[in-house]
Amino acid sequence: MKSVVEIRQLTKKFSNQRGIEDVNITVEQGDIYGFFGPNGAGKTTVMKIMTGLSRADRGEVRLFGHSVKTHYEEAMAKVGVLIETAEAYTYMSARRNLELAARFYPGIGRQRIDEVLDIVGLAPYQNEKVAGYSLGMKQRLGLAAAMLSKPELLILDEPTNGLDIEGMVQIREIIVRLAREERITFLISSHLIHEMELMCNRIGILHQGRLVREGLVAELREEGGTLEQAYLREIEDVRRLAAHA
Ligand SMILES: Nc1ncnc2c1ncn2[C@@H]1O[C@H](COP(=O)(O)OP(=O)(O)OP(=O)(O)O)[C@@H](O)[C@H]1O
Repeated sequence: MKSVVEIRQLTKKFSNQRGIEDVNITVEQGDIYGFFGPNGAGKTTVMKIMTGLSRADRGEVRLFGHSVKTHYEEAMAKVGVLIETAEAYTYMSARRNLELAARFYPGIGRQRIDEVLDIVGLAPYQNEKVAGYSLGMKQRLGLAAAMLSKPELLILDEPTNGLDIEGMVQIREIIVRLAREERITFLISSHLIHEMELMCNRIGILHQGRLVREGLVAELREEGGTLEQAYLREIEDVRRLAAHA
């Protein structure tokens, strides 16, 4: 069986010498993969390259076995994306926003819009202007838009960033339910390790543009302590190796 996401030796350096280097990530079908790293580690850079919003200097991204660089349409055919804060026309209702987004997908109509509004819990507020929505509701609308085309993989960049506890819990519950009931595979970035621990089965740790560890959350826990402690151990190892280099 092919992996859903295969990232190999992905490298991109900006003119200020920051960026990512030799990143390797594998996401299997059914994973809720937590792409963890502190602010500035390079998560958005990887996700933008993965979804064709940016170009790598070197390396490769394959989604469902297709190269994003050479076979973009095939690679993205079963993928939904929410990168950075969800954008919507705030002077329109959620429903109208979704109707506009649905025009990009042949065969997606009223019924699917009803379904996604229901999944993200916005059905009761669907005719209200987005301008009056809370940040959490806007993020859920972004998630609904990313789900319109019935994707098999959802790539979400910091989906709970800036949300209060209730907003975070709502997004988390939607993600876990979609993974279980609709068999959607997730790649989710976050700088919140507890969030990752609560919803992910596999994790990749990015530190200063390099993936320092990838593994099952259960495996990391077996090594002792919480995911936070596992992260701190990995970073300590990296620092020690750098000091001896
Ligand atoms: N267009 C750019 N030009 C120059 N430097 C950039 C550019 N985009 C990102 N960077 C730098 O590359 C590094 C990685 O940025 P990136 O946005 O990918 O990190 P991140 O892990 O997503 O962080 P955050 O959680 O803060 O969004 C940062 O040091 C950032 O300043």
